[in-house]
Amino acid sequence: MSSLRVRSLVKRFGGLTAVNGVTYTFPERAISAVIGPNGAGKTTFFNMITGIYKPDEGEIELGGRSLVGVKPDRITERGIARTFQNIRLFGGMTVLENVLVGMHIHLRSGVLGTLLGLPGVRAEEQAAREEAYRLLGAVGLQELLNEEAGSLSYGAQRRLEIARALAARPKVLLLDEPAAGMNPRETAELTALIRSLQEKLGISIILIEHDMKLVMELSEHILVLEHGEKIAEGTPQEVRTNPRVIEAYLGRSAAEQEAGL
Ligand SMILES: Nc1ncnc2c1ncn2[C@@H]1O[C@H](COP(=O)(O)OP(=O)(O)OP(=O)(O)O)[C@@H](O)[C@H]1O
Repeated sequence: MSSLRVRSLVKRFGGLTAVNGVTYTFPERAISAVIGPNGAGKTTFFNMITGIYKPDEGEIELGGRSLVGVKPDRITERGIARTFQNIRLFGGMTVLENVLVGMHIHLRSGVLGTLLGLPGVRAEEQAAREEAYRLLGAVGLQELLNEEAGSLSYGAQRRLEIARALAARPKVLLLDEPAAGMNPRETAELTALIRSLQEKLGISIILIEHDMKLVMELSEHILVLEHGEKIAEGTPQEVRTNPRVIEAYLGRSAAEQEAGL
């Protein structure tokens, strides 16, 4: 059991309640999305799950164990990895090295020993490299493993971020706006990649995304936030036809369009 559950989750910043009493269970081994207008509280929600912010109230559990008050690196060890809205790669390191860094929590000898190839860490280094090659193959970057990460195209950098997050061997992968800044071709490739990773690895993937086409194509379950509150949850079909979602998320003109006005 590795389902991720949040109950009555609250986060306040001064007088502003960014997340207000959200309860939700993310289905295991599925792709889910968290959507909502700008400022709805989506990133704050991810930041609580990954330990960057401590909730003011409520509970977060992975496989029945509480994550509240657990430090971000321990949360990664427990099985939750993420990517960020703004790309955070080591631009001067190679593609391969970036993935090896993501793997360090599983390496006894530490990433430095692995990168330096110190005696005694060779077997572990070899296994780590093989795993990194596999991950880079899975995201379509095997040809570029010795390139500097900073020299990759934007879409490739986003895929490298996903490979690096997967290097932590997560049960749950959180993707914060993975298609942001991508052109339609890159977005279509990303959609196929996320689906194939979920199928191959059997993990849970949760994404925050403003690209509704991607969300509706990929997600089995959607949680909708507005002003920090859950206003809807369900399948893409249920969410798409929910009048409150149409009005809140897509705006009045979209609601009118939907109603045929
Ligand atoms: N560290 C912080 N300090 C103060 N206010 C914050 C902080 N982080 C977020 N907020 C506020 O909390 C609210 C929710 O922000 P959040 O970034 O979680 O929304 P979001 O749904 O991810 O938005 P977007 O789609 O624009 O990324 C916003 O009003 C934001 O200004």
